[in-house]
Amino acid sequence: MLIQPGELLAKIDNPADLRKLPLDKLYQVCEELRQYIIDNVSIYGGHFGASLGVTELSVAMHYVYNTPYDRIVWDVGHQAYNHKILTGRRDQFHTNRQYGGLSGFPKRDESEYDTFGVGHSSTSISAALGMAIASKEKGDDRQHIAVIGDGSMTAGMAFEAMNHAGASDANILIILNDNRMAIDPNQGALKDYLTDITTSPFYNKIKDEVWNMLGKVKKIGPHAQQAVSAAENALKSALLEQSNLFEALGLRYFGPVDGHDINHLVHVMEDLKKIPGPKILHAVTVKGKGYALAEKDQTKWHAPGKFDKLTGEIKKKVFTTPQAPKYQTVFGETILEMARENEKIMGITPAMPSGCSLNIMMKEMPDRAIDVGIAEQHAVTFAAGLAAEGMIPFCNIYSSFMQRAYDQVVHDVCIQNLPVIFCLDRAGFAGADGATHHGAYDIPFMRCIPNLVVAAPMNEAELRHMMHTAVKHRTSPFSIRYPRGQGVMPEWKVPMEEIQVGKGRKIKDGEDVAVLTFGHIGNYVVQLSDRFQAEGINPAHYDMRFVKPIDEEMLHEVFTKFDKVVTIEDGAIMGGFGSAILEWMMDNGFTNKQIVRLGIPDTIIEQGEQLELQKEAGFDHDGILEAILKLSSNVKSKSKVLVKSK
Ligand SMILES: Cc1ncc(C[n+]2csc(CCOP(=O)(O)OP(=O)(O)O)c2C)c(N)n1
Ligand SMILES: CC(=O)[C@@H](O)[C@H](O)COP(=O)(O)O
Ligand SMILES: [Mg+2]
Repeated sequence: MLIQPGELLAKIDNPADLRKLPLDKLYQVCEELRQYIIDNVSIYGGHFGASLGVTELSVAMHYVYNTPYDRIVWDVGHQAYNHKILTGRRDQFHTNRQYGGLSGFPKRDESEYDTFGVGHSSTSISAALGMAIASKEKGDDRQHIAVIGDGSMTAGMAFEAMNHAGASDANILIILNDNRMAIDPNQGALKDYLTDITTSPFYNKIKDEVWNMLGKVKKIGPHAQQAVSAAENALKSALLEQSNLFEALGLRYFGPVDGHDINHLVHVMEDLKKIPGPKILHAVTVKGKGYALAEKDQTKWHAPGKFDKLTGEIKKKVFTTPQAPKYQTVFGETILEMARENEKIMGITPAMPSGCSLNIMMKEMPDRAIDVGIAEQHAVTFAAGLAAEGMIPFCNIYSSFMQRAYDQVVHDVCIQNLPVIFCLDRAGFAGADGATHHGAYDIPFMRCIPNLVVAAPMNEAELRHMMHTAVKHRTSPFSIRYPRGQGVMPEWKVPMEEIQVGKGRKIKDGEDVAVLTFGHIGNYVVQLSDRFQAEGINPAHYDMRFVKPIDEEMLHEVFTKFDKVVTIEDGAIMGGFGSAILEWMMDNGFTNKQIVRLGIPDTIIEQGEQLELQKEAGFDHDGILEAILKLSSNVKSKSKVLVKSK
């Protein structure tokens, strides 16, 4: 169903059309944009509150700046829906985040207005600074604007970039979109600092004087620039008492301004355009602005799924049979259960307490379950510090966000062999968030680090056993990967058992072909049993559980008995679980075998439902069956090593 845009929005095919409108029409454009987002997201799903919060900022930027010549760089990009709609993608917006549709984030391939691909946070200032310095080198007179949220501002990368920008003369404007929220409430001292700045009467009085003076000096003409500096410097000395963090970093600070006052924003941006060098505009906004329920419960409405826009009822699938829980719920309930018994257990999340369900433990044990803000690197080293003092930290990080903390895993945890327990959530295809969020690479990047145990549960009970085993196993770090979403066991709350580290499970004996799986994807093989029977094949199935240490006894059994082996993983095929099996085979003299590896191929796979993406990668149910059938049909024909990957 195509949603009809409002009267003005219908005529805006690109920002040049927007710029033709008089200023007094922008309010209506904002109203229509909000409505269009509400209409579309309620039907098709997606991120919600963040875009509603930056409608005026988006309109003002495209109105004032000469985009795409001037560069807007969005941080994370989950808030870029107004931008997408204004920049030629209004009529495709209903395909947002769907298979084959628009990406949910800015993406360079998608539009010339998307200056930098995003999805992970806190990259915008670095990227915009790179562009600004490139412009300078090339002699271009572009403007460069990084739009970053208060949550994303907590990450080290943002500070690294400000530290660099502030010492440069690059022409860059940072817009700090301060809504006091990440997905969950924003964390840390910075948010309090921003609130203090926003509410301090003293600061605001001085700030108003600066703005008034700016207004006056603008009329001075060519010397305005120096005069502005002089005026500001005089006022800055008065502000020493309450010095400004951003000014201290060399960024000229402007604000706070009301991020929903479209007229004021346009004027402010027009002024800022004339001021060269690195600067920051602090805009205060409300996440979910314009949709009352979203303003009230901002975490729930960050990405609510489809909903009835009139009642606010979120549409959930209705089931008639008991459903398996999400792995996330099992993690959250299990860590709490264990923490009640063991006071050394602590939980850490970098800004994803609702997403990973650590919020279950946070409610009961706020001091032992900690959201450190968007700070994956810190989360890992903080966990290492806890472990160094004998605590038992569970550090839960989405697989793709762990990419950012790799050095900390190697340098701070594994080289020192500190028993941190990593839970890598969203391992495998993440779904609608797309390429930036797929947990594709963790098997290769974790299994190559000495000391680290690398495990993946096939179901909820196994996750509980692995978490329990990790607590008992105090001799090295331990990582457990599991996917986004449901497991397979409605009755999941089984007693926890210690399992032997490095021991797999034989799920079923068989003939001709052995299938080796790692993690949840093993259930697809179980679910195929009727189809195997119908096809007259009987493959053996082993759930390896650990890719490191790998179950050598089991592999000896497999390769002694079978000449044909299929490996399946929901992860990158290059260097992953299948590769580990190949290495083992070669190292152990099993060269006369056929092996087919199924997993995420060596290409970027975009967004879609998990099953759609697995199909594209060739390891959905049909793909697995096809691979096994193909292999079983040529049982006796091969005498050389045949290594195939899909
Ligand atoms: C490196 C990284 N960690 C975590 C996330 C998950 N994440 C996406 S949006 C978000 C909150 C961002 O807060 P903020 O920048 O203030 O934007 P807001 O949603 O408030 O507009 C988080 C934690 C991410 N995208 N990237
Ligand atoms: C933009 C972002 O990074 C998050 O909002 C992400 O979309 C959350 O994903 P989950 O819904 O899997 O928690
Ligand atoms: Mg925020």
